[in-house]
Amino acid sequence: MDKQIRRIGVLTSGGDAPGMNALIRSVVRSASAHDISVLGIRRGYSGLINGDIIEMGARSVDGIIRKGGTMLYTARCKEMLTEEGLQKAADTCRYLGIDGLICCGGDGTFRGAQALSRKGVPCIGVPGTIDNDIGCSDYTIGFDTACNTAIECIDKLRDTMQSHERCSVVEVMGRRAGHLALQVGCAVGATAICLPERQLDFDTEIVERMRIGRIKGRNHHIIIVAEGYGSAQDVADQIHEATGIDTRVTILGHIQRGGSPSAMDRVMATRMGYAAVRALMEGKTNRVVVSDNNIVTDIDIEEGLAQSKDLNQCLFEAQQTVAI
Ligand SMILES: Nc1ncnc2c1ncn2[C@@H]1O[C@H](COP(=O)(O)OP(=O)(O)OP(=O)(O)O)[C@@H](O)[C@H]1O
Ligand SMILES: O=P(O)(O)OC[C@H]1O[C@](O)(CO)[C@@H](O)[C@@H]1O
Ligand SMILES: [Mg+2]
Repeated sequence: MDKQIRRIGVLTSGGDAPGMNALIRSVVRSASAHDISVLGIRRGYSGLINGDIIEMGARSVDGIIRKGGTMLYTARCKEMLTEEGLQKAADTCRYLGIDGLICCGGDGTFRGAQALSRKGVPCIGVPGTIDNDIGCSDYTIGFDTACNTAIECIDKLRDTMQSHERCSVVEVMGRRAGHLALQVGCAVGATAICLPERQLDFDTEIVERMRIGRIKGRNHHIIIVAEGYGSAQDVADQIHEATGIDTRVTILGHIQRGGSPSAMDRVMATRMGYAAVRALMEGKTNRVVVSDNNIVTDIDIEEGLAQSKDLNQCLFEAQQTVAI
């Protein structure tokens, strides 16, 4: 049975991710289709605390589906971690007559949504982070585009590494998780991937592999280092010392967070935004929209946050086998 919802808010929080605009568009259009008005909260939770809010309508999101970044801006708001800040955010929702709030971001953003739900503001989280590190969801908006951006950059690096017969050590984002590094490393045909989730024997899995590769005619190498593993420079120094191969380090950094979202991110953001509005209309609160085997559904935030996600073991094994 649908609950009478008249006005909702939408915000993006934490690190931005390609597809957040597509999510905002989907939320605004899904709400408008049911005569629900939408307020855009700017700069994440700080927009709620400081009243940085804009009115949105179906036409105000025209053309944003293809744009990277987030038109609502994003922030990491420390004040939200204090009782006073949280209370201000909840009071703003009440003052503005917000019947429900959709919060797109990572695990921190869901904790904010959970805290607001406890204050009586119905909240629905949507996973948006390039790290794909949300345990309860197969997928997070932005992951696919970030992979494609990293791949495009590393393919270019390979050209110059091949010409100079060098080794390229590339640091990929992902915070404490190696999902992005594994996916990217597999797609670029990396010789080895250093992941926080898997122990790697440096001598056999990097040095020996490079040595055998060289004997068999491989004249250059790409080594991927997940930022959560450690310093790419240290890995490069170790490789140089052990092999004598001329080695260069590239830290891809924030370029991985930009760019026009891929088809996957636009479509997933559209599905998740629609599902989040439906969840509010059904009277749900303290839930996070997730992809479960590519079915978009929702689960309790606390339950969702308690889940962890290991690396894709089949992908890891396949990569280990083909990287010869
Ligand atoms: N325990 C909490 N209670 C209330 N608000 C929180 C809590 N944890 C985080 N937040 C809010 O959520 C914001 C975003 O969290 P965080 O910086 O961890 O990013 P994230 O959402 O995990 O995204 P990503 O890791 O992809 O950058 C924080 O800046 C803060 O405003
Ligand atoms: O943009 P900031 O604050 O430097 O954060 C960087 C972090 O955010 C992410 O891009 C997304 O969580 C991580 O991969 C990275 O560790
Ligand atoms: Mg996070």
